[in-house]
Amino acid sequence: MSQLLQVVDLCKSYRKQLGLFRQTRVQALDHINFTLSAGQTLAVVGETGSGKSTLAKLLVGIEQPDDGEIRLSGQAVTLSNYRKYNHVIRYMFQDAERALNPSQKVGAMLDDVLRFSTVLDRQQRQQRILQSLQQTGLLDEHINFFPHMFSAGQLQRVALARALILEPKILILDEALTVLDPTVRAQIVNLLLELQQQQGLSYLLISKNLRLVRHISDHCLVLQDGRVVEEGPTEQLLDRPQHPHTRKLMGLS
Ligand SMILES: Nc1ncnc2c1ncn2[C@@H]1O[C@H](COP(=O)(O)OP(=O)(O)OP(=O)(O)O)[C@@H](O)[C@H]1O
Repeated sequence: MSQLLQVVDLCKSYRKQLGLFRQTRVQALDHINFTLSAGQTLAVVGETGSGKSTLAKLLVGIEQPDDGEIRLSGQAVTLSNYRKYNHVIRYMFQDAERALNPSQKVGAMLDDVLRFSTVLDRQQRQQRILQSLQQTGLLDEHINFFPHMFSAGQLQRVALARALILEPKILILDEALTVLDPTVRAQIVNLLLELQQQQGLSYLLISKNLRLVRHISDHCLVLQDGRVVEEGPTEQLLDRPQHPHTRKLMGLS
């Protein structure tokens, strides 16, 4: 299976203010290594502050690593060539309602993404917008809807349409399904699995919900204080957790 994404010795630290005059550094990620193949789902689990969101931010280029490398299909991604790759990895927001502009219709919002990141003409953009709505189980007429006119589940589909409209190869789901009620979550999960089968999409799932992790991921990384303390095929890791921190996350100790 081809390695789509390779993360090599990735490090990131932040400066943290301690009172008025003192500072310290937090090592948010400490020499992280993993690979993700086409059509696979990698789950990243860990408690609050373990570095999960930092990893997502580095992968989508919101922030830059201090050290290490992100490689897409063997090519290192750097700040200078980031625009070339920003279609390949997309991010699905945690809270769709807050991430969408309440005064912008869905069609205009999707069009903005295409105008910013592609050279498609008006007609091609319109076609792509309708295609991404259909792909995510929405209707053509939703082009003219404002965010407040959607249910929570439909909003998540809009967020998914926005993430998929640039035809990425990897989608980062950062607690994206956490806010949904179980029925709606099941519908979105099924849609994600269908899209993965049809298009060979890869997912990086950041979640504290270990049932979800078990249901949709192939491989799992456990982070603690910015370090990978355990990794392996998801089923094996969750059935036979070796590290005390994994056992703690599972409520076993
Ligand atoms: N912009 C920042 N400035 C300073 N410290 C930061 C910044 N972003 C993250 N950190 C610190 O880096 C560490 C990792 O944070 P991160 O948000 O990646 O954790 P997380 O696992 O995603 O947590 P959560 O599950 O709460 O989202 C934490 O100690 C956090 O306080």
